[in-house]
Amino acid sequence: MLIETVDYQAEDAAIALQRSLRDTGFAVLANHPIAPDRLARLYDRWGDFFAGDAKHEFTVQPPRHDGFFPFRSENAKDSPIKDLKEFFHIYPDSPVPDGLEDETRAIYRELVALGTELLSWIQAQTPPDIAATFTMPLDEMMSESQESLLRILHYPPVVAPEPNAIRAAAHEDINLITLLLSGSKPGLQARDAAGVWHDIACDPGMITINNGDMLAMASGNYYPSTTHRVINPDVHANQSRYSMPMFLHPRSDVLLQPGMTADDYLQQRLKEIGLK
Ligand SMILES: O=C(O)CCC(=O)C(=O)O
Ligand SMILES: [Fe+2]
Repeated sequence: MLIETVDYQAEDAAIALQRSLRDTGFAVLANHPIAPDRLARLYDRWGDFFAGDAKHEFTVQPPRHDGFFPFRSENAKDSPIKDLKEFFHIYPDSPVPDGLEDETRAIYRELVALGTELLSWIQAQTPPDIAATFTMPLDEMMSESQESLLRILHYPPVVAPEPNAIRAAAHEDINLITLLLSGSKPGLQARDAAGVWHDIACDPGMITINNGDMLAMASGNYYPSTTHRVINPDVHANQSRYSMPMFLHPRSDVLLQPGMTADDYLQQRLKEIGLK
């Protein structure tokens, strides 16, 4: 599985990105506009938030899907076992804890802009016969969307290992593409077509990009949604891990395929992962 590292500033960046996403479902973006020291600061400050008690005031209130999701809220589709993680969900209209708001919302906006640009690159590099089946250009699917989701994840040290419970069980993302700001520790793996797991490099200067199910559906599987997971730490490195995926979602009324809006699809998938 050749997951390419794409230099965001290079002449051939769009070509390399599209090739890697088509062949593996994943790519790694280097030399991008989000500075690693900003990310380290954000992880530190969100780390303090997860360590304190104020998080409980933000506990998710269904039918909303934002705020704080306590430890063991979510399971991968078809898995009865909850993941070993707690997390915070942010949409444009979501509350954000004091002191974290400005920088977190800035990252949200920058990642949506970067992700929309990457979708325009993917669109431009998609062979015309495939692109002709899209209901609209991929970057236009994002226009006016309020549905993209920034997730701040904390995986605590694993205290009492149980069989089969891991930090994040094997799953595919629901959305168009995900921009995953590098985790604070390793553990992310992607599965190739032969079923073999590959470590994804953990480098604070990189953003992992992966296709989600909505892009797979919109492209008739030309862009596969690749299964990934987060494994438990080694006993000698049993520390908290933080990561920050930005899930790019189209506007709710966008047709992924004739007869299937992004919202229909999302509602069906949320039920499957225990969040609805
Ligand atoms: O924590 C990570 O590195 C990956 C998280 C992930 O795959 C997800 O939340 O969908
Ligand atoms: Fe994921």
